[in-house]
Amino acid sequence: MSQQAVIGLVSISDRASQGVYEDKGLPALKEWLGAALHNPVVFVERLIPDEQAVIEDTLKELADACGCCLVLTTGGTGPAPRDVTPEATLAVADKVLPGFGEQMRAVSLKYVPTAILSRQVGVTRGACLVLNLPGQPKAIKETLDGVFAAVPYCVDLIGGPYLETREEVVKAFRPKSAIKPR
Ligand SMILES: Nc1ncnc2c1ncn2[C@@H]1O[C@H](COP(=O)(O)OP(=O)(O)OP(=O)(O)O)[C@@H](O)[C@H]1O
Ligand SMILES: Nc1nc2c(c(=O)[nH]1)N[C@H]1C(S)=C(S)[C@@H](COP(=O)(O)O)O[C@H]1N2
Repeated sequence: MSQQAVIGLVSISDRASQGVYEDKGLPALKEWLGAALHNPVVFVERLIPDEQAVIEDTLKELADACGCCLVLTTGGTGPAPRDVTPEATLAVADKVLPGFGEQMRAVSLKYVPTAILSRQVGVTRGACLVLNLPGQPKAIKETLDGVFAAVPYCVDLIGGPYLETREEVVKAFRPKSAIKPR
């Protein structure tokens, strides 16, 4: 039986959090992870505005109090004045993993030339990996398809649960010495 994982999902949107439009970020994140992971998952969901202090407090709560091994944010990564998700994420980070942002932008360029506008980052905070995804709901699948293979081993290395993926969605990569038999 796979280990249980607690995963935080944070949709960061002024308009969705005010009810101006329906939030499509949280459902898209849950759909992708539900299809990708074998583990039983407890999702902790938050829908918040583009306010740096609120984003920082939410990330700290999910990583420290809720015990999330992974937190995915969506929205607020661009250059507009109210886009502050990367600043908030870096402010609560222990370590920055530049490869996640680089790879998400690289794969996203296959879909839209404006992928270059996302300042998304990946960081650790304690035993939690935090990844920023762009706000367009379709960008969630586009970016997770491109980087998730490296997520389970990263979560191993920071002390989280052993994440197991469905190979038809994404094949996790681990060095041979780190693979546990099913
Ligand atoms: N949570 C969401 N649910 C549905 N659609 C969204 C969501 N977040 C963003 N979008 C869509 O993606 C576009 C780009 O996202 P971005 O994060 O730049 O939003 P924005 O223009 O800053 O506005 P807001 O913060 O009010 O969502 C939005 O204009 C909207 O059409
Ligand atoms: N995969 C993917 N990446 C993407 C996009 C997208 O549609 N798909 N949109 C881009 C656009 S238009 C912007 S402005 C930036 C930042 O978006 P955000 O502010 O909604 O996070 O992400 C970019 N990255």
